[in-house]
Amino acid sequence: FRDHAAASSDKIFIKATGGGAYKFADLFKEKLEISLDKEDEMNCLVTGANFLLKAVHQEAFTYLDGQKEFVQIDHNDLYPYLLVNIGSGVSMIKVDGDGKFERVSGTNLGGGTFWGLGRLLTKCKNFDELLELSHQGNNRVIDMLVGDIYGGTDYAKVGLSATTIASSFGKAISDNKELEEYKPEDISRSLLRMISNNIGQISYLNALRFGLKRIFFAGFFIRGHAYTMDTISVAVHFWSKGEAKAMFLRHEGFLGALGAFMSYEKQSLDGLMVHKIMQRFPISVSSAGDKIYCSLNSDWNLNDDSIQCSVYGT
Ligand SMILES: Nc1ncnc2c1ncn2[C@@H]1O[C@H](COP(=O)(O)OP(=O)(O)OP(=O)(O)O)[C@@H](O)[C@H]1O
Ligand SMILES: CC(C)(CO)[C@@H](O)C(=O)NCCC(=O)O
Repeated sequence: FRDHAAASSDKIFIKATGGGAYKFADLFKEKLEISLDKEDEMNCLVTGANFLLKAVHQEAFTYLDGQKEFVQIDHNDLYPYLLVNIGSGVSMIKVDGDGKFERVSGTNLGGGTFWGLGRLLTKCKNFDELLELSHQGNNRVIDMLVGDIYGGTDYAKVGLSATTIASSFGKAISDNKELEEYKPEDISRSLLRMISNNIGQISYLNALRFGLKRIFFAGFFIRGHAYTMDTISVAVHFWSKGEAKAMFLRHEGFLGALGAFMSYEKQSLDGLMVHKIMQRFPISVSSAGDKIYCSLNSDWNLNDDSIQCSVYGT
């Protein structure tokens, strides 16, 4: 938070990034009298990732066969790398240094697709429920495997094992079943596999395209979820024939916010007015388990008496 201009010292500006910084600018202004200082989304993602990879010990890890292995990052040999941010959609960014990057690709089949299709197909009411369901599901019920096509055997000649998915959701063509006859957990599992596999594959192909050795996956879609990470890792392993490894970040969901926060550094700290916003909007903080709850005991012109937010600890 900072004074934007000396003349209007009561004005509050906060850094914000992503589409929300545009979409909700008027709402913040009207309800909270806060102006959003917009920072570029890709720039913030890269700033956040570079910061985490350099400053946080054991930030990056690989995940294969249920094993998490932390990766030592050599600061002098970090660039170039591919950053894959999986939010609603997916952005793939080639990072060459601090502030040096290019968004080289992306895909519209992302976290929003998983959640959107999952909601329609399973009637789940929230994302966590859908993710939880996928734990118990079996994707082979709906996915058409190579073995289903080849009478239970591998197609070894071209390196396809019987258990490789030949066609996501392919069994639904000939099963003659209605949606209600499939278990929501199997649907969720197939969906998660389809989306994660596809992202892993496109990421690897882009890394190959630019000769990049390292691929870091981030974004709120991953949420440290074992099966998601496992599927992405297997996809990268499969397509690269074991040459490349997918890496994940412990603070995967906060790159943009972190990058936006770090852009304050460029300005004088004298301008910060945290005390003002705290006076105007006092908050009380409490914790339970691994969550932090913040209640905004405010005189804000909101419908609710307080806002609850929870932050997962790592
Ligand atoms: N509790 C949750 N509620 C909703 N979605 C969640 C939740 N946890 C994880 N997700 C996943 O995170 C995705 C959104 O991620 P994120 O907030 O990083 O992206 P975004 O900023 O909306 O998207 P984009 O980067 O495309 O602008 C959702 O589509 C969903 O797959
Ligand atoms: C549009 C953004 C950049 C917004 O964050 C993101 O949702 C995204 O990268 N979508 C994928 C767009 C595409 O490259 O097909």
